[in-house]
Amino acid sequence: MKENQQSVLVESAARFPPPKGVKLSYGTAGFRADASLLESTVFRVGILAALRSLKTGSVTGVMITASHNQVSDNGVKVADPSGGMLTQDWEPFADAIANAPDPSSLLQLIIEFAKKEDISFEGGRPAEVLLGRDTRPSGEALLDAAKQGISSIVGAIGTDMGVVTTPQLHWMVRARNRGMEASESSYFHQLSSSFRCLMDLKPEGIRKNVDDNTLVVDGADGVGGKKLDHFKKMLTGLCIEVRNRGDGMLNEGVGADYVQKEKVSPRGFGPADAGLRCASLDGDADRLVYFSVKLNENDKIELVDGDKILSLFALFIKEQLSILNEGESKKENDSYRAHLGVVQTAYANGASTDYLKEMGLEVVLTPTGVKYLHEKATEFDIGIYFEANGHGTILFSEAFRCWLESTHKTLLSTSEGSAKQKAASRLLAVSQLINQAVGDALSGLLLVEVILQYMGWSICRWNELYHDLPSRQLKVKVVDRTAVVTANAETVAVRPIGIQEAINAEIAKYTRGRCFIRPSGTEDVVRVYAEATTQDAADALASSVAELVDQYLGSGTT
Ligand SMILES: CC(=O)N[C@H]1[C@@H](OP(=O)(O)O)O[C@H](CO)[C@@H](O)[C@@H]1O
Ligand SMILES: [Mg+2]
Repeated sequence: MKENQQSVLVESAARFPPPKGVKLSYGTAGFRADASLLESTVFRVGILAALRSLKTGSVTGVMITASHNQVSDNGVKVADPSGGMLTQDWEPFADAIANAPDPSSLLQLIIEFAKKEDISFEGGRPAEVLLGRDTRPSGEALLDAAKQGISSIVGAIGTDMGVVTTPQLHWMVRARNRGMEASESSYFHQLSSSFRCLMDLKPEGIRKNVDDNTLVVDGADGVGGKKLDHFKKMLTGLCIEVRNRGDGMLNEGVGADYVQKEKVSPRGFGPADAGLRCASLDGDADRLVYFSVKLNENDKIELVDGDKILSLFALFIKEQLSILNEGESKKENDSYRAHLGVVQTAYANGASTDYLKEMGLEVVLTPTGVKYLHEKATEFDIGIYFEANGHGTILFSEAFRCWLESTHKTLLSTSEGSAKQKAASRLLAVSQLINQAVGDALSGLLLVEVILQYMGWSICRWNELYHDLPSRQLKVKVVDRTAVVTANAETVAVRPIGIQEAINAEIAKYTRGRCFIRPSGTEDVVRVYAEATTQDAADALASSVAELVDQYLGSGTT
């Protein structure tokens, strides 16, 4: 880095002193904190995104959001050139620069890192970063800090994409790096045209129910509700009513996180909605859950969570693949046995895992956190991943997509209108509709809707795919949550020594008992998850294991 480049960086950094006595870390979801603490961090993340762009010679992204957190919080995360999350190797550098005490130590860290990573500040393609933010009032000032961070790397360009959902920003980064137009209108165009294509490919003679076309969506009073309200006009064959579009308080008694954790209806939904098909987005629209309000039971709901969305997707994809492969099994070369796999975490309801395995699917568990699920899903030709909380998507490998495109072309010329040709068209349309970069509530919602219409299913029929085992989640506050060390996708606690044996002894007392503990990555607690055949049993198992955590890790209050 030349001297003049260094002084530009130091001068800009001096405008963003870090808050005293605060240590931030780039967790599962980037940096998150009270918005008043974040300006210097966001400025520095702008630098990091520009460096990542220089290193890869591609466009990167910065998204300013705190998802389902309260409105006074905010956060920032980086989108890698693929549109996915920032590569995990760079997280320690993100932590280091966020916590550098002054401009000169920040500069030092950057110089050393650039040397190690062989990043050149001269000659090559200038860094380019796409920026987006959600609807939080603190977003505008933070976006400005990120822009200044980007332009403190001489020559780097920051392009403001405005108020967007997190998945839109990731989609745009991916699109730009594939030479496609990266705008909101191209995103909406791709989603609506692939949705239309799937709607046109519905089998004839499906049972029609007048209510089937209406979906009521809780927009969490955030960016997703706003976008969907605009986007719904481009969708034919589906009637969407959006509530909580941004007039009320973001994430207060609304949104996918609230609905999934509390299992109650969000603000603005009531007994009059009983029986309707409803969905809820989170604050930045990367999570989606469905629900229906129970008749005469106040705000109680039937929750249709991420596990059930995954099961519906898996069922549909598997069906299309078997249509495509019918009669092809003995032939060589012209048939491609797509490797379909599903990825869950230990929080997936045991009944969903059983259901998927009974379907003959390969089910893999990873640790909690979308980056782990996403990475695993890329190992399949078609990898479907979901967290129970509703974050997930379907990934198609490049090789499979190429095969699908050429097979589709051949089928169009040899047997247009055949079942096989339609199955190939449907799979191609799904790969266009469903976000390939990250979980996306808007694209996920459209795929759910089209599959329900394809199957001729109501939300109740969908919910009957399997019955969730009763479960309970508890949080235990302990002195040091990092004293819990887990293995086997967090299903076994290897530290503190002896605790797993004690947990096993508790589990053995219950029919179909399952229980695990892990330190949260986003809160200062140890989480306990328990499942059993009755709610009382799941509750009892969870609380006895919470007591064990307290005993082994000390001084906790739940
Ligand atoms: C049990 C649970 O829902 N955990 C959530 C939560 O992580 P924890 O590490 O459990 O705090 O936040 C993550 C980020 O949003 C999300 O990926 C994850 O699923
Ligand atoms: Mg979110």
